[in-house]
Amino acid sequence: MEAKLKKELGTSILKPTGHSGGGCISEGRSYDTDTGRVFVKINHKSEAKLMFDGEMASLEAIMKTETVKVPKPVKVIKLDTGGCVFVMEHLDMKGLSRHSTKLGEQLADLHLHNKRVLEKLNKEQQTVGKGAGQSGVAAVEKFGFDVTTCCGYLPQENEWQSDWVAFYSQQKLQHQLNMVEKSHGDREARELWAKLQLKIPQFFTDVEIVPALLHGDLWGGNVAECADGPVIFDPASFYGHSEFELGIASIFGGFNSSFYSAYHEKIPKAPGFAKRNQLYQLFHYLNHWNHFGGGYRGSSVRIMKDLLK
Ligand SMILES: Nc1ncnc2c1ncn2[C@@H]1O[C@H](COP(=O)(O)OP(=O)(O)OP(=O)(O)O)[C@@H](O)[C@H]1O
Repeated sequence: MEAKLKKELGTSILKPTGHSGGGCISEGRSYDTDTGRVFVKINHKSEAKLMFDGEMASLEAIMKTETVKVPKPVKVIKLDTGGCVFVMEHLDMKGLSRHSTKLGEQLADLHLHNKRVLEKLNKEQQTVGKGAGQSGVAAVEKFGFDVTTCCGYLPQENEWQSDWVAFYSQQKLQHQLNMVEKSHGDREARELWAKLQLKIPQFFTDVEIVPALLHGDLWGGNVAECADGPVIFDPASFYGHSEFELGIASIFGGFNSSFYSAYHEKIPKAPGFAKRNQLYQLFHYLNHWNHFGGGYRGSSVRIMKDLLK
């Protein structure tokens, strides 16, 4: 692997730094190269290229907004032995604490970025669509993403769709429930979902939803801080409802009240937020059920029952 890395990066030095950082999905280590320190994620699964291409596109999209720091992506490299590596800028990170407020502000700015580009285009009376914004970031009017992104290692259905409720019901929830059905054939989940899907539009009465670029998997394990401010990494981006982003954080925690205050100062909670938060948690419970098995069945079923009350 290291010979291939050296060749692909065009570096004469490739010295392991001893820093390693494996998550649940991939193995990670850092190297010093001619042009600086890089962090390399290694995954030997056949789906690794799809997963890393999605992560690279997500990091590029977030980086272009200039709102919140992410590691600068460098390259996805296919290994001759199968699998893939993803090279990105190495960042010296530690747990989020001092910069929580800043992360709240910057995450809200990320979510508001597309709205601001659209407003600017509207103001200038240009054709609104996928025209170029000032910073070269496209203004987006639909929900989805240009490439497949993986939340964990499971690919998400990111085909563009103009209606958020349809996008979330079909491409996020139905997609997960199809996987549950295939692996577990769970009758109770199937029956609850048959009722719940009819009720979903009610959770969105009078809510205006402008497509927002999302990190897509923002749990406490995917945020940190560097000396100069917060950083988010390991994204599974798509354009969606900003409230979706807070779903997984409210399951696993890791964000303090100053983060939430700063965020909601810029994006106040809309009426019905709490119920939709549960609806957005449901995606993650199902996604965890599909990744890690029956341990997450109980939470998935419980939340569907709650939503049907
Ligand atoms: N750019 C980076 N520079 C330095 N260390 C990093 C960098 N990116 C990630 N790490 C370290 O590696 C760990 C795992 O990274 P990451 O979450 O991207 O991996 P993963 O296998 O996709 O994990 P999971 O899906 O379980 O969250 C991080 O918690 C962090 O400690």
